[in-house]
Amino acid sequence: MKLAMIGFGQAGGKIVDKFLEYDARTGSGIVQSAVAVNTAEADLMGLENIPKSNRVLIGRARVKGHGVGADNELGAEIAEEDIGEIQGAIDSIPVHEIDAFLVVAGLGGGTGSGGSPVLAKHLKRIYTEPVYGLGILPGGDEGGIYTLNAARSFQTFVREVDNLLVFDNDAWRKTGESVEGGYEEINDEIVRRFGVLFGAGEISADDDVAESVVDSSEIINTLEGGGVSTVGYDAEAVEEYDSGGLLSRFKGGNKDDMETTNTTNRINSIVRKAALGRLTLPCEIEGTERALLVVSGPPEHLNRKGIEKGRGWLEDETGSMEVRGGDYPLDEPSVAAAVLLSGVHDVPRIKELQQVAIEAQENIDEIQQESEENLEALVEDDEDELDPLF
Ligand SMILES: Nc1nc2c(ncn2[C@@H]2O[C@H](COP(=O)(O)OP(=O)(O)OP(=O)(O)O)[C@@H](O)[C@H]2O)c(=O)[nH]1
Repeated sequence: MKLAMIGFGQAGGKIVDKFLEYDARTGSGIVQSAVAVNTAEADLMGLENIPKSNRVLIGRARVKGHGVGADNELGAEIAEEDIGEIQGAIDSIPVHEIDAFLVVAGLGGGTGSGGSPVLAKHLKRIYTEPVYGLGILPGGDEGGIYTLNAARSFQTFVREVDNLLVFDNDAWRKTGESVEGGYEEINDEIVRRFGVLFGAGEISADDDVAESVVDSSEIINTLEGGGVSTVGYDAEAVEEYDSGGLLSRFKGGNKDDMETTNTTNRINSIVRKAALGRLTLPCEIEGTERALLVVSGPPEHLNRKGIEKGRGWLEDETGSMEVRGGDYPLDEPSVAAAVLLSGVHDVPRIKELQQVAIEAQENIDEIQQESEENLEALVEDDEDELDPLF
């Protein structure tokens, strides 16, 4: 499906930048337009792929291009004050060509955490297209203010968007490594998982030999109804057949039973590993309201039977009667399954965040001081000239 992606804050901008790189590499065509919004000038300048004309610096009068130092109330205020500047960049998006908006933000900081719910609300008021959020939860070692920001922003963001897709940095940090150390890998993982999902909706029925194509309306229907979503993924390397070799045998319709059984079993086991392995937001999959299964890979390694079996298994495991599925032919030497679980309820990390928020509320003075110190350090140098670009 075609998305207008808006990266809010540093993490949001970097992830949207990576989606553009993924699009260029795989030809998936999911990013129709990309915009970055930030209060920190340096973060905007560090982006590589988002066009300069689509990078919006907000809050100039308040923080002079230095960021909001994890103060998400300030982030929200600035977003409200400068919504006109953000809209100026959104005006350049050909909205009739997109299927949905995707607002991407780290929920632990100040700018994206405070600003993304404000932007989502604004977009929903103006446009009829669905507005989805992709929210990144902070690592547990990042400090109280990050957790508190995430807890507050999460509640507001999930209310303002049509569906909140979540990635939890804390679940993806390697043992002994701080989250920062692993951002490159983490961002690759984010883009791979969501890229396969959204990319599936871009294949048209006459493209290649997709047996049961996922179209964008199936993604939209899975996300409809709101709530929180998580994505599972697993892949297995397979041999690609060249056109003069085995593939020609298959194309002749002589695919033997043995091969069909292997293909079906492989898909079935990849689907199980995807759903039961590490999710972007770990949770109990039982009780999921809706799900979508996308199986990608070389066409000769995909079959309807495998996908149907995987879908049936997902129905049993989740208890959901609304499990959609399809294939996504890709010219890659692996078969992969991406499982979108939409409307999940039993999420330990969210319960933990809510608890931490309650406790943090009790220590609010200390946390506010931490935030004020951060901000002071950032605006100390406020005599600097802003880059003429902004
Ligand atoms: N996955 C991922 N998370 C990131 C990345 N950069 C920052 N984060 C997370 O995002 C949160 C901080 O948000 P940022 O986006 O850096 O902050 P911001 O929205 O720019 O706000 P301020 O810096 O406070 O103005 C933290 O919880 C980080 O763990 C990244 O490249 N990838």
